Amino acid sequence: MLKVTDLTKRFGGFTAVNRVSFSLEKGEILGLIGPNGSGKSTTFNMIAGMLRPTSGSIEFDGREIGGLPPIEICHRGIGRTFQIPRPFRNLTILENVVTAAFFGQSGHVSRSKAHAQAEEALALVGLPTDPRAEVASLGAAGLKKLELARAIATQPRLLLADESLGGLDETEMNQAADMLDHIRREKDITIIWVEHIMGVLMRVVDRAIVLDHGEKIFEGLPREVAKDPKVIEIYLGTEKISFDEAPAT
Ligand SMILES: Nc1ncnc2c1ncn2[C@@H]1O[C@H](COP(=O)(O)OP(=O)(O)OP(=O)(O)O)[C@@H](O)[C@H]1O
Repeated sequence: MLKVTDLTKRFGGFTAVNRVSFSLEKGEILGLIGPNGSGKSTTFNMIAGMLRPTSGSIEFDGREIGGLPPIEICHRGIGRTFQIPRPFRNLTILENVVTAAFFGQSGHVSRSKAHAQAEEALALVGLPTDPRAEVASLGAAGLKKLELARAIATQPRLLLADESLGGLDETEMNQAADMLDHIRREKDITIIWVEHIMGVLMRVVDRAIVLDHGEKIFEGLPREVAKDPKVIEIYLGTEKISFDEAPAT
C-alpha cells in the first residue's frame, strides 16, 4: 500500500532523514519510534505532504505522492493526526468533525453524508455526538480523541497517528492504544503510529521501525526491538531496561 524508498530530507546542510526505506501492507499497524530529533516527524510530514522530500520516493497505491500538497494527499486517502491538537474552538465538537468530513474527501460530499460520517467517527472514538457538545469540555485525552475523529472522518485508507498518547495517564494510554487497534479492525484502516511510549505501542503494532539521527537502525517484530543491541545502545542507552518500564523520552 505504501512504499517509501531512500527518503531524504535536508534542512540546509543538516540531514534530518537519510535514505529511509520501508513498506507497509494493507491492514498493518507500523510503529515508528526513535529518540527526540531522530526524524520521525520529518518522515511523517513528508508522507503527509507538509514537507517536500529532498530526494527519494513515496508511493501510495502504486502512485508517487512525494511533494504533493497535504490536501491532495488527504484526498487520496491518507489521514493524519497532529502531536498538538488544534481544533476550531469556536465550533462544536460535531462541527469540527463534520468540517473534516466535508473538506477532507475528494469529490462532492453532501452535508448529510458528512454529518453521518462525523457521527460515526465520534462514536468510534467514544466522543459525544450531541450537536451542542463544546470543545472546551474536553481534557487532554478528549482532545486527542477529537484529533483522531477528525482524521477518521476524512475516510482514510492510511492513518498517520502522530504521538497520540503524549500527556495521557497510563489508563488513558492503554485505552487509546486499544482504540487504535479497534479502529484498524472496524474501519479496515492501515496505520503508522509515531509514539514515544513504547510499552503501550509494542502491545498493538505488528511491526516497528526505529530511527536514529535520521537513519533507520532497526525494522522488525515488536518482540525483537527490545533485544536488538543497536536499539538498546542507541535508543535506550546501555542500562538494562524493559520496554514496559521505559520512560517517555
Ligand atoms: N524545519 C526545520 N528546519 C531545520 N531543522 C529541522 C526542521 N524540522 C526538523 N528539524 C531537525 O530535524 C531533526 C529531526 O526532527 P524531527 O522533528 O523529525 O524528529 P522527531 O524524531 O520527530 O523528534 P520528536 O520526538 O522530538 O518530535 C531534528 O534535529 C530537528 O531539529
